[in-house]
Amino acid sequence: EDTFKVGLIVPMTGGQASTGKQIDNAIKLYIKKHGDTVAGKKIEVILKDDAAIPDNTKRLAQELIVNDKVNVIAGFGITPAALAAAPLATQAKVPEIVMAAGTSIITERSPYIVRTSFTLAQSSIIIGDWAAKNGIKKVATLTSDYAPGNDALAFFKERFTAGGGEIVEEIKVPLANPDFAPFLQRMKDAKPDAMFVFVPAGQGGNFMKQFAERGLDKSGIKVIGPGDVMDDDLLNSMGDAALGVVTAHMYSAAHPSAMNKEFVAAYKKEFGQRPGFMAVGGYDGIHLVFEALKKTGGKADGDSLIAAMKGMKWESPRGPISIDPETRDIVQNIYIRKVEKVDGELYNIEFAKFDAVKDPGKTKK
Ligand SMILES: O=C(O)c1ccc(O)c(O)c1
Repeated sequence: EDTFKVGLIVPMTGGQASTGKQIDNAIKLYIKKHGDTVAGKKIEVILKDDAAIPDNTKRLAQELIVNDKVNVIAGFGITPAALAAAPLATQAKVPEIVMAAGTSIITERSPYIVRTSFTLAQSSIIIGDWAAKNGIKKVATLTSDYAPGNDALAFFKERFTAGGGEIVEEIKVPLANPDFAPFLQRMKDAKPDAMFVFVPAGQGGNFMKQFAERGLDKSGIKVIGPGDVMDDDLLNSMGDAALGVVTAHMYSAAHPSAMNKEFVAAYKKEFGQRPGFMAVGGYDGIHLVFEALKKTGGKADGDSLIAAMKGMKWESPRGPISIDPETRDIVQNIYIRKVEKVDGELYNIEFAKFDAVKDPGKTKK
C-alpha cells in the first residue's frame, strides 16, 4: 500500500552490461541524494538483469507486473528489449520508462511508454548537417546492424546528401561481438574524408582500439557520428586516437553546468568512474517517476502517472529537458562536441548547441 515499486530491467551482464551498470548506479545516486520516500510512499527498486535478450525482457516484465505488482517498468538497454515489453505495458496499463534505447518508433508502440534517453535521429540529423557544412565531402558509414543503427544511418544520410555530401561505402556490423578489423581495412582503402560510426554504448572502446591498430588514426580519415561511440565511461581509456573525433549528442561529462559538475563529482566519488550518457538517462528516468508521483499526490495508477509525465520539464545534468506531451518522447538540446585533452584527460568538449530538439523520426507528425 505505501510502497511504490519500480521494476528495473537492464543488461547487467553480456556485451551491453555497461548500460545496465550506469543506469543502476545513477538511480542509486539519485535516491541517495533525494531519499526514498515520495508523496508518503517508499520507493522500492527491483533490479532484474535481462542480458539484453528480448525474450528475457518480456518474461521479466511479465513477472514484475503480475507477481511483484510493480507500478512502473523501467530501463531497457537496447531497442529490441524496449519493444518486447511494450505490449505488456499497454495491456497492464503500467508505464514503461525507456532510459536507454534510442530508436524513434519505440514511443509509438504503446501509449504507456515515456522516454528519458534520446533518439538516434536527434543527433544524426545534426551531425549530418554539420559534416556537409564543414568540408566533409565523402563519407563511409559503419553502423551496428539493428534498428537504432538503421535510424542513425537513414537520418545522417538524408541530411548529409541533401547538403551535397556523398556516401561512398556503407558497412553494417553485427550487434553482438563485432570484429571491426576487416571493415576498417576496407575503409582505409576507400579513403573517405570521414567515417560515420554508430555502435551502441560499450563498444566504442574496442572500435577505437582496432581503428588505431590499423593506423586509421594517422590516415587523415576523421571519425564522426552520434556520441555513442565516444561514451564518457570509456573515452578516457581510448588514448590519443580519439583526439579530434566530432560527434553530436545529448550528454558530455564535460557539460559546463553547475548541476553537471556536481553530478559528475558525486558519481565519481561513489563509483570510481565517470558517468556516461546512459547514467544520465537513468538519473532523469527516476527523477521523472519521483516528480510524477509527487504531482499525482501519490496516485500510482498508470493513467494518472502518464498524464503527470506529459509535458514535464526539468534541468538535467545534460541541460534543460522536457517530455513532449504529444509523443511522450524526450525534447533536449543536442550538442556538437570534439574530443580534446583537458588536464591530461580526454573529454567531449561541446562547441555548438541546438536547443530543444524534438525527435525528427516520428511517423505521425
Ligand atoms: O538499442 C538501442 O536503442 C541503443 C541505442 C543507442 C545506444 O548507445 C545503445 O547502447 C543502445
